Amino acid sequence: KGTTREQRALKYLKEHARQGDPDSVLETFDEFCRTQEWAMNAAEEKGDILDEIVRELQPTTCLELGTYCGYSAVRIARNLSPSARLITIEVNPDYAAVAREVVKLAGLQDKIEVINLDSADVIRELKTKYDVTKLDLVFLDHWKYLYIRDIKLIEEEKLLKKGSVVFADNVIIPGAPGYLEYIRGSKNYKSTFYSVHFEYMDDMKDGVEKSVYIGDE
Ligand SMILES: O=C(NCCCCCn1ccnc1)c1cc(-c2ccc(F)cc2)cc(O)c1O
Ligand SMILES: [Mg+2]
Repeated sequence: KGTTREQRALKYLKEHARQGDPDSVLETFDEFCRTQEWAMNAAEEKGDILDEIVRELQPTTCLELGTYCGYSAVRIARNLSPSARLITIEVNPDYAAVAREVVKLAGLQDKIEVINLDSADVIRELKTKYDVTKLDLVFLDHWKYLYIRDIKLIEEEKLLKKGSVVFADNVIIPGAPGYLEYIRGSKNYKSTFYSVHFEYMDDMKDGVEKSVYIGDE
């Protein structure tokens, strides 16, 4: 075939979604994943919870770890206020390239910055190189064993403030046991578990964890 699943998804979006319309891009991506090929997007149910968090929190600075094709980046950014922005990190160059195209198709390139680097390296430079003071929202959706490494690094860099929200995908499938134990055992967070369907699979259950930072600034 010569093309990757992600490239086929992008082609479908370019052919079927309305340029500059984030809602159309998301709806079309969900349709592609339900009718053509499955993909590891946060999808409708997890996306609805993400929408709720963004609408209530009205974050100014958001960080996403694990862009993939940009589905959740578009989902977050479409609800951000004019001056707010999302930094999303994707270590895989092929995913990052597709994500940049999806972000452009949605017309959100002024709100979303896709960085094709290792998450730890970027987290260490957020204050100095990326002009970040505090993170209002963090979405964890990259390699599951990295959630705990990176949340500890984010704390070490003092990037969270009272009320910051850390939202983690896949805490059941594939699972992030070390992260769950850490975040639920920490006095600095108030965590809530949501039982949700695994993306595009109505007969499989996954879980997402919303943790509000209440620790010292
Ligand atoms: O591994 C996932 N995501 C990370 C992808 C690579 C991130 C690379 N990166 C980015 C930044 N730093 C590193 C993931 C997997 C699945 C899944 C579950 C069951 C199954 F049978 C197949 C797949 C479902 C998801 O929702 C996921 O998010
Ligand atoms: Mg995921």
